[in-house]
Amino acid sequence: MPSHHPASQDTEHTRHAQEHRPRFAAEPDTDHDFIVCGAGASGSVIARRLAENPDVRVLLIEAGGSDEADSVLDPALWPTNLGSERDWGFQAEPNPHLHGRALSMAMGRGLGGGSSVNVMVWARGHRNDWDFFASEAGDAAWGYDSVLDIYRRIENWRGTPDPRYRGTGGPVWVQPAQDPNPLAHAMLGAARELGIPTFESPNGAMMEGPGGAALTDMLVRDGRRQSLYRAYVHPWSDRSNLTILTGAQVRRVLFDGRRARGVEVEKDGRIFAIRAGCEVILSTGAINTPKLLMLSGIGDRTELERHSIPVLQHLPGVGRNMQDHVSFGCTWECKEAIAPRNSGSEATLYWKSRPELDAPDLLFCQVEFPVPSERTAALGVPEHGWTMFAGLAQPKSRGRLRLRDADPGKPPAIDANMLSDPADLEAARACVRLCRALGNAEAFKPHVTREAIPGVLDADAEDAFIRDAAVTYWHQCGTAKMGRDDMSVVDASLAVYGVDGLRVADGSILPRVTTGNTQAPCAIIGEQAAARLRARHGL
Ligand SMILES: Cc1cc2nc3c(=O)[nH]c(=O)nc-3n(C[C@H](O)[C@H](O)[C@H](O)COP(=O)(O)OP(=O)(O)OC[C@H]3O[C@@H](n4cnc5c(N)ncnc54)[C@H](O)[C@@H]3O)c2cc1C
Repeated sequence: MPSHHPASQDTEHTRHAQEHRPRFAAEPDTDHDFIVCGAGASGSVIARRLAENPDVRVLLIEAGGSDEADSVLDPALWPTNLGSERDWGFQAEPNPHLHGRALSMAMGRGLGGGSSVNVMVWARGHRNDWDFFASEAGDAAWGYDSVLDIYRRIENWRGTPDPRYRGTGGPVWVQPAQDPNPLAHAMLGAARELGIPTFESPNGAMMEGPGGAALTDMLVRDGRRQSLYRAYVHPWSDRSNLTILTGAQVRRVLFDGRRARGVEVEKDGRIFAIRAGCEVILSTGAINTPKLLMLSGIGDRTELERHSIPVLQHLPGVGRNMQDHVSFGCTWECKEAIAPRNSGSEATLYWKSRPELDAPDLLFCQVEFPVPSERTAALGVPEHGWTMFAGLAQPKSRGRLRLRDADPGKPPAIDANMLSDPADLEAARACVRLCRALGNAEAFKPHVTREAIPGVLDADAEDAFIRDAAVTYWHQCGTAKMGRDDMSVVDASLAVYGVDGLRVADGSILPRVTTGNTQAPCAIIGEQAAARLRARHGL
């Protein structure tokens, strides 16, 4: 893929950023005002927004490494990061609802986090999602109208001007998929055949009503991935008040009484403490954040006592309410090889499993190559083909995350519990049927020879296929939810209940998974956290 990236500017920022690291590593206990843990989708936004004030000293700590790699920057290479050192490589527990299968749960590790390994789809969520979050939080600032303002402010939209929904002055370069593959256009044609409306963009009116189909909006700029780290932190990495520490794993939050005073970090085999003058922000993602909270004495009392961790604050919701989109890949054989373009996922569709619903509960992303599960691969994967990642946008099943033991180096036990709620199996049937109707529509006929997976199924075979095909959409969230009930972990300002100086700001705080891919909502979470921190500390 051709690159027109401003390489000299990049090299300059990288050089400055690297200059900070050795200096910092020699004095690991230097004070900072704010410590942001995790340089992923949300953490990148917070670090940049806080560091915009030159008087504020910000430390951004990331367990993984640099994002200077073709596998990150070339949009077509995203699948090569799965299972690499850029992936935490989590594995869920065997799930009886998926025929005992233990799903891989990739999560990004390194500058940019998920936004450096993901499929680059930019999806804002549905009006209903944000209005629900506002009612859970008891704060209208989380509602759709307020969030729409933030989206307009942070986007640098490169498609057809649409001032009602889109802004052009922000750091996040968003563009419609450029010169899309014919399969993406076929998907829009198939939608129209089935009476599903198509839109110029999925981020606007389409996500205020029953759904529709559109070409995907993407974080790709000049043929290169534009992660949220690249959008927010990279241009700021030469600032002397922002320190970026890579290869450093946060082990726990440190407290003086009930006030967070810093973090314990492991880097290059050394364990040391770093102090924060103002606050610590956990943005380590929906699996590592609840783990860190528990290791710091914040969580369900019984769980903590099971591992002999002194209880600082009993919060039974930590690690609960785990949600994720579950997907069932259906695959068609193509007449000839059609090379994927952009990230290989350029068309998206949202629709309802039942007409009486007031918002879409099904989510489809087209993938321009076959993506079977390890089970459905046995049904025969065509040499040239495409897959519809057909999934549940509003699953009812809830998972749970627990510590295996008190060792910060160990991954937690992830009971993702997909399809445990019978309503999800019902929705999954509608999802697979709609998916097959789309893929077998006239619009695809010029490109497709046959439906390869699953084909015609009776009711039992359909359920068996669903359980075999289910995989994660990689949208894990909800494990430290925002709200006001007993299971809530943070309030509307993302402050952790019962302690001072500690916030959670990442996908963990979502009360419910958004209707769509989750990185754009995580950028909003970062913006909201930064705004609250600035207001609280008068910055
Ligand atoms: C393969 C894949 C494809 C996806 N595709 C899309 C897509 O196309 N569109 C979309 O919108 N979403 C997509 N997602 C999901 C999206 O990327 C995530 O929802 C989003 O990145 C989550 O943001 P976050 O801030 O919660 O956490 P993350 O972005 O995961 O960031 C967490 C960061 O914290 C670091 N960290 C974790 N633990 C520690 C520790 N103890 N110490 C220091 N650092 C730590 C991690 O290394 C990581 O960099 C995809 C995800 C994956 C994995």
